[in-house]
Amino acid sequence: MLTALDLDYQGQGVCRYQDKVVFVKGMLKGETGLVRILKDKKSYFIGELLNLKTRSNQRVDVSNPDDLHYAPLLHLSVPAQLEWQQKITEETFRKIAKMDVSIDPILYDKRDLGYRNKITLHVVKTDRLKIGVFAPQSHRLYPVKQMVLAKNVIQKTLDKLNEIFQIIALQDDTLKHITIRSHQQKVMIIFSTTQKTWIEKDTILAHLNLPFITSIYQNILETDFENMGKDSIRLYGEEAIDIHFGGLKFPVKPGAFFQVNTPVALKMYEKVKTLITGRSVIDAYAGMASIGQFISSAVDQVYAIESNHDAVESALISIENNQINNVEVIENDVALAIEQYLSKVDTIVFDPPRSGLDDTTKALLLEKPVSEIIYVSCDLKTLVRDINTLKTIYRVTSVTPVKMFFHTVETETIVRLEMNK
Ligand SMILES: C[S@@+](CC[C@H](N)C(=O)[O-])C[C@H]1O[C@@H](n2cnc3c(N)ncnc32)[C@H](O)[C@@H]1O
Repeated sequence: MLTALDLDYQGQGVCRYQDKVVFVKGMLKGETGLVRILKDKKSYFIGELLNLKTRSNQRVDVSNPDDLHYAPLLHLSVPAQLEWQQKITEETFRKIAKMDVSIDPILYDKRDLGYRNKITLHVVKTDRLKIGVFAPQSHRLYPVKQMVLAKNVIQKTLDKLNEIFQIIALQDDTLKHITIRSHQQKVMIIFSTTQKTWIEKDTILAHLNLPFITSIYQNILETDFENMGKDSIRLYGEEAIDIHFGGLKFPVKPGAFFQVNTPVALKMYEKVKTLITGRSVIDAYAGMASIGQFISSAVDQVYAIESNHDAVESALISIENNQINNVEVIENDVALAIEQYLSKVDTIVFDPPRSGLDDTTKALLLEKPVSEIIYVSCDLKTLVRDINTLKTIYRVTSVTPVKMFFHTVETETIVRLEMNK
């Protein structure tokens, strides 16, 4: 019988047994339960909860335990999820960056379910086609019939796809992933396939007769590791799905990044806008230059750097449609393009993927410092790793956690750094 002393950054209960830590999925802080040791690693055990003896008052009942495969904190109450993120943000700064920074109150939206405007599911061919999510670090597919985090139109599309896949016999395993995006009552579906020739295409299309599907694409994968390749072929409907956001309009193409939870993203952008003190800004990892466009009315000039071609095309169209004339878009890798703009700006907004900032960019920020950096991060570990490198020249002036994805362990954080005088 073990007791969970804490909840770690992956949402696992942290127990102790024989002087080693035991990580137990599904166990909450303060709970006692019967645990079986599954793996004995060098410095820790991995355990499996067999039977819960005492239950935390932060635990909530999960009506469909399968939902925990993609929403691993569904069993933790919403207020406790906010507290947990606030606490691991503070701990990560203190333990890894050795910084005692005060953490601002977390930004969030009241809607904790039905908030995602985009989901990607994986496809596995067995006797019938199955759509679902993979278990972490594995290729075991958990079929998903219901996605409680997604918008209602996405759920309706998923119901239809599951229905179609019950009746279509599969010829091969060309189809690998399905991405569904939505805005209000419109839906775009993107089928990612390993090659252009895809036998089931016409049959699937013929069955997808829902009035709210406005656009269907086939995307061609280049490697086994990606969910979306560079090239997409339009099979049906409109070229993009128009997303209205913060008084602006963005035509979102299949491969372009766009914020998945727009009410929270809006709060995040507003925070970024209030933090910026400079007049000239680089929006690095810009996507559709959405941050750049959002802040454009408060600054003189924005240079938006983005490497994804779909995103750059959408950015250019939206800047024109939104009648913004002080945002320049640069289609390039941040590491290659940023140096040229450094001397022109006071502020850089970084919003990188999980991998964080690359070494070249960090070296440049140390060699040619800017007055201010606003770092929007979707991974606490790489954020703090980067701050550790930058802290010789920059000091952290504010840290704001953002609850972008309720019921998951993903953490979004906004940090403002200022060059030491
Ligand atoms: C987390 S998204 C942020 C997008 C945008 N700031 C927003 O709020 O919608 C990261 C973006 O960085 C882009 N990206 C990834 N690696 C890049 C690189 N090395 N250089 C430039 N852009 C990159 C991705 O295509 C994606 O659009």
